[in-house]
Amino acid sequence: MLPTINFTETNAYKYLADHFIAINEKNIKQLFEEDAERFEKFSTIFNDILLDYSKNRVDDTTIALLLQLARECKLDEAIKAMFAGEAINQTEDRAVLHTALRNFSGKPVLVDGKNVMDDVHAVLDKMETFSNQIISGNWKGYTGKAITDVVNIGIGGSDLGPVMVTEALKAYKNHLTMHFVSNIDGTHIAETLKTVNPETTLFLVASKTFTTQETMTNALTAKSWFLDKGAKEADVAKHFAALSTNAKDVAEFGIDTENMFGFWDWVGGRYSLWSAIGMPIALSIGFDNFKALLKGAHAADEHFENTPFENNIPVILGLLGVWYINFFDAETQAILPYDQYMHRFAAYFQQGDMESNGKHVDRNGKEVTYETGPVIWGEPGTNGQHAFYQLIHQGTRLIPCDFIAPAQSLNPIGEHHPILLSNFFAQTEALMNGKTKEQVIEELKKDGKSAEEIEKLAPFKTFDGNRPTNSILLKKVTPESLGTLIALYEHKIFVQGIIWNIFSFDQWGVELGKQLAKSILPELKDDEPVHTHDASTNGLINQYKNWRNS
Ligand SMILES: O=P(O)(O)OC[C@H]1O[C@@](O)(CO)[C@@H](O)[C@@H]1O
Repeated sequence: MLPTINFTETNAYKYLADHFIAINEKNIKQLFEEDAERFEKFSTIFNDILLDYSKNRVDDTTIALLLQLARECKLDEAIKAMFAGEAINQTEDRAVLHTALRNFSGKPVLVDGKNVMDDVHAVLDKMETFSNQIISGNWKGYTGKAITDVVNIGIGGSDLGPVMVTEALKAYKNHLTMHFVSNIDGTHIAETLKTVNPETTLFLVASKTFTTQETMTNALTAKSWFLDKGAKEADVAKHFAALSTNAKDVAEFGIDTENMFGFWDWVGGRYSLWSAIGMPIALSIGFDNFKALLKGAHAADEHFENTPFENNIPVILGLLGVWYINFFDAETQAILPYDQYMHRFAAYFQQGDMESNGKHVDRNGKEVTYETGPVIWGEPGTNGQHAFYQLIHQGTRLIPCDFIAPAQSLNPIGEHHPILLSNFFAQTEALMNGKTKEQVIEELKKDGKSAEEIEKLAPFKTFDGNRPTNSILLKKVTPESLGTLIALYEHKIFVQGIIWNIFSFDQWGVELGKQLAKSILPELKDDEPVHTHDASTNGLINQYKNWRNS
C-alpha cells in the first residue's frame, strides 16, 4: 500500500511556506549574481541529457526543503512499492509495471507471485518476428503483395504514444507509410481510407480493453471497407492485427488471435507505448530501434530507482512542479520542444500527466485541500514564440516552462540549427532577466524617440523577467535518448502523485462522459424532439435534429 501523508501537514511544507516569502525577495538574476557556482550546482547530465534547472526560483534552502518534503512523504517507499509490483493502483487493485516492459536487468518481476518477464519477452519476440516479416516484405496480403501502409486504429494511450514516438523518430523510419486513426469523427477514417490500397494495407486495432467505442467503430468501418473492396472474410487475417489485453473480444471481432499481441492490466493505457501498443513504432523504425527506445527507458528506470533524490532527475522535476503549483499557484506547465519532430511531445504528456494527476480525491478518499495536477500544454519552438510567448513573457500568470532541444540536428541544413538553438538559449535567458525600464528608456533614446514617446512606450516594453524555466539539452534525439526522456517525465508524474497523496494510475474521470454519450446516442436515431435532459442539452440536440437533414 502507498503511504497516505498529507504533504501540507509535514514540517517541510511549513518551512517551505516561510521560505517562499524569503525567496520572493530575490529574483533569479540576483541568485546567479550571488552564487558563481549556481549552474554547476543546479544542473546534471544523465545518458547524454543535460538538465539545467538553475533558472528556477530556488536556492540551496529551497532544494533542501523540497527534498525533505519528498522524504517526509515517504517517496522512497512508494518508488520501491511500484518497482516491486505492489498493487499501488489501489482503486483497480492492479500493479503499475510499465517498467517491466523495458526491464533489461535480468531480474524477475513478480505479479501475484508469477514472474511476468517470461510473458513480456514472449510478446517482444512475437513483435520482432511480425515486424520483420512486414518490413522485409515477406508478409503478403490477400493478392500476394507486400504491405506498404500501416493504419493504427486506437485512441488515447493506444494512439498518442505511437504517434508521438513515430513522429519524433521519423528520421529513423523505413519505407512503410504510417497512418493513425483515433477520432470517431468519420472524417478521420474516411480521409485515411482514401489514401491506402486494401491489398497492401495492414490495420492494427489498438485497444487495451477492446471495448472503446471510437476504436471499435473505426475498426468495424475499416473491416467493412476492406471487404467491400473485394477481400474475403478469410483475408482479414492477412490485414488485421490486434494490440490488446482482451483475447475474447479480439476473436469475436474476427481477428486471428495468432495476430494478437497481448499485454496486461498492470500496464496503464497512458503508459503502454512500451508494450504491444508500440507495434506501430516497431513497424515504423524497425524492432532494433524499438528495443533501443526500451533500453533508454530502462536506463531512466534504474536512475529513478537507485539515484539519491538530490541527483534524481524525476524527483527534481517533480518537486519543482510542486513548488510552483502549490506555493506560486501556477496552474499550467508548458513543454516546449525545440525540435519539429517532437511536435506531439506535449500532447502525449497532456494525457500522461493530466489523466494521471487530474484528481481531486486523496488516497484516503477525502477531497484534497490543495492543487494537484497542472494543465499541460505546449508547441514546438520556434513556432510557439510567434503564438503565445507574449503571455509567457508579459502576462499576469507564472508559467513554468520546460525547454527541450537536441545539440545535434537530424537535418543539418545551412544555419537552421544554430538559429533554432540561439532561440532556445535566448528565450530562457530573456524569461529570467527580463528588461528593466531603464534599459528600455536607453534603447528608445538610441532610437531617437522623444521624451514623450519614451514616457508613453516604456511601460509596455518592460519585461519583469524572473520567470522560471528548465532547460533540457539532449546530445541528439535517438531511440535511446527519447526513451530515457519519456521515462524521466513518466516518473516525474509519479513523484508528484505521491506528494499530492492521490492515485495516479486510474482514470475514473473519463467514464461519466462516455456513459452519458451512450444514453444520448439512441435519442439521435429519430427526428423526435427530446425532453429528457436539461434545457441546454435538449436545445442543442433538437437544433441538431432540425439542421442535420435541412
Ligand atoms: O486502449 P483502450 O482500452 O481502447 O483505451 C483508450 C483510452 O481510453 C481511456 O480514456 C480510458 O478509457 C484512456 O485511459 C485510454 O488510453
